[in-house]
Amino acid sequence: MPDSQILPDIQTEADIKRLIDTFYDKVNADELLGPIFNTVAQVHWPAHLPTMYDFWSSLLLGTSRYRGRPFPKHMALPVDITHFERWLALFTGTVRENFEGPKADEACVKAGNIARMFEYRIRQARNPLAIL
Ligand code: HEM
Repeated sequence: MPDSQILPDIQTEADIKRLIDTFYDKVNADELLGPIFNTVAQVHWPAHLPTMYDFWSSLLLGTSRYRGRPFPKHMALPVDITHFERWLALFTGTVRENFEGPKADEACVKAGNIARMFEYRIRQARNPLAIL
């Protein structure tokens, strides 16, 4: 029998919040990423989660609420391509399990582009001659 479950697209602030809360629940439970957030960076979740709602609301709903510069906050983290691949797998998995439609696709594309850009910039900063 075909799977006839129809998922909503990402359309409202409540959708963004559900996406982000579900995603960071997975991050917290993840043996690779959980310690980076909780032990290395000691993230203060009550402040971090609203920042991430603003970030994704800006990217997907065009609200312009996020005014920060995220990349520098990642520069000093002990992460490499394995962490970014896991981050992206958890993020796209969360999107696909809960939403479908053009905004859900856009979320996955934007997350992938940013994750690849962060990973590349961190790698280059550590070893600028690596491309030679
Ligand atoms: C290896 C993967 C990643 C790890 C371990 C990671 C970890 C972190 C940590 C620990 C912070 C908190 C920094 C702080 O408040 O001092 C943070 C902030 C943030 N991250 Fe990531 N991150 C990852 C990938 C990404 C990606 C791919 C994106 C975007 C698609 C992203 C977007 C952000 C944003 C917007 C902030 C908030 C920056 C601010 O405070 O303005 N992160 N991340």
